[in-house]
Amino acid sequence: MPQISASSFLDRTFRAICPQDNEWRDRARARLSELTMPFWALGDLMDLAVDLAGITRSLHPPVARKRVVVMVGDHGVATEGVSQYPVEVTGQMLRNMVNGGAGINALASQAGAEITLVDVGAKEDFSDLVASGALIAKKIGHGTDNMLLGPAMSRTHAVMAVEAGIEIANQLADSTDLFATGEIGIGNTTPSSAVAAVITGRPVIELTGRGTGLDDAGLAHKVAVVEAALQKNRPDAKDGLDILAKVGGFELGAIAGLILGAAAKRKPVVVDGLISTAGALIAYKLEPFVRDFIVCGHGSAEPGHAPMCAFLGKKPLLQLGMRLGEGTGAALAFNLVEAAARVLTQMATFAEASVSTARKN
Ligand SMILES: O=C(O)c1ccc[n+]([C@@H]2O[C@H](COP(=O)([O-])O)[C@@H](O)[C@H]2O)c1
Ligand SMILES: Cc1cc2nc[nH]c2cc1C
Repeated sequence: MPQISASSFLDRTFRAICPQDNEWRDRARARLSELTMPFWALGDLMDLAVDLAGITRSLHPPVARKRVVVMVGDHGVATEGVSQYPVEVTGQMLRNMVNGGAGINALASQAGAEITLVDVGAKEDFSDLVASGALIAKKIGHGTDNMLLGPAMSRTHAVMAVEAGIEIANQLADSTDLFATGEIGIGNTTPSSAVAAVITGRPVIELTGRGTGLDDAGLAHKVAVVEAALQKNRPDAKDGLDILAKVGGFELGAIAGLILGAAAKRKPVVVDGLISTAGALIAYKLEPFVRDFIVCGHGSAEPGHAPMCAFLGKKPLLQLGMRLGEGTGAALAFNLVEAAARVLTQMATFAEASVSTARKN
């Protein structure tokens, strides 16, 4: 049962999310079993094809129009020295993305995907980027508060962050078949580990990594900060909005909202690395059926990511040791999602191609 929320917009979105369609899954499985190859010989791609059919209720799942949505936010806890980089890098990297020079620009263009940039809570103001149409303004605050001293944000702001993500999904759904989540926010691996610890119930030390490149002492300090923030705020593990408000971030909430909004429109959404998956865990807490619409694009090198994917029951499609964020792993995985759809739509069956089937023993 989805939890009671503080917003009728959220409740309406939760109610619109229903599981994958089993009839379409069965139809896809039947066709895939007849395709000209030894049984299920394209492995995980075939399971992905079944998911796409169940999500889109089609044996021709539309996936051509691909989009990475990059949510931008800053974090009060960054003042505790939990990142290897200064907070200014959030804005500097956003401008780099606008100019086409970031990792996501390279990988999204290779995948033939659009990029949408959304400011949900960066410290800086970007009125020039908003005026030029390069950035969508959904700013909820100028960075969160320091979760070591109290909640990162109010519950009202947590609701607004999730709503912002849903609004973006709604706005883009007509021009998008396949979504991906991305983010930028210096310090955001710290709240992501905190969210992961509350939701998976695993120890902070197992879920906390070096982020942008902390050394051993930096990592030990970061673990202590996450543990202290959890002690201070004591988030309710049953309440996704409480977790988001107390130890989350604006972009984590907006990512959760984007995933929920995509699921409500029956669109698959490829989730990127550690931070995006923390957003996915929040979305799952708010409405568990959302899981059916999530594809885990790649496994992040951050140690907390694998337990989070396992909690969601998802196997990442790619393992490339990536830890950039921005949606880069998800954009790469777009190629595999398109490949899975093509297996379903372009391969012939044994009967269609007059190929002999396997011998019966
Ligand atoms: O996607 C990941 O798994 C990932 C892992 C480590 C770092 N990042 C990116 O690096 C930034 C956060 O790292 P940090 O060390 O500042 O917490 C943020 O902008 C993320 O996009 C992303
Ligand atoms: C340079 C840089 C680029 C990034 N992209 C996403 N997170 C990032 C963090 C840093 C530090």
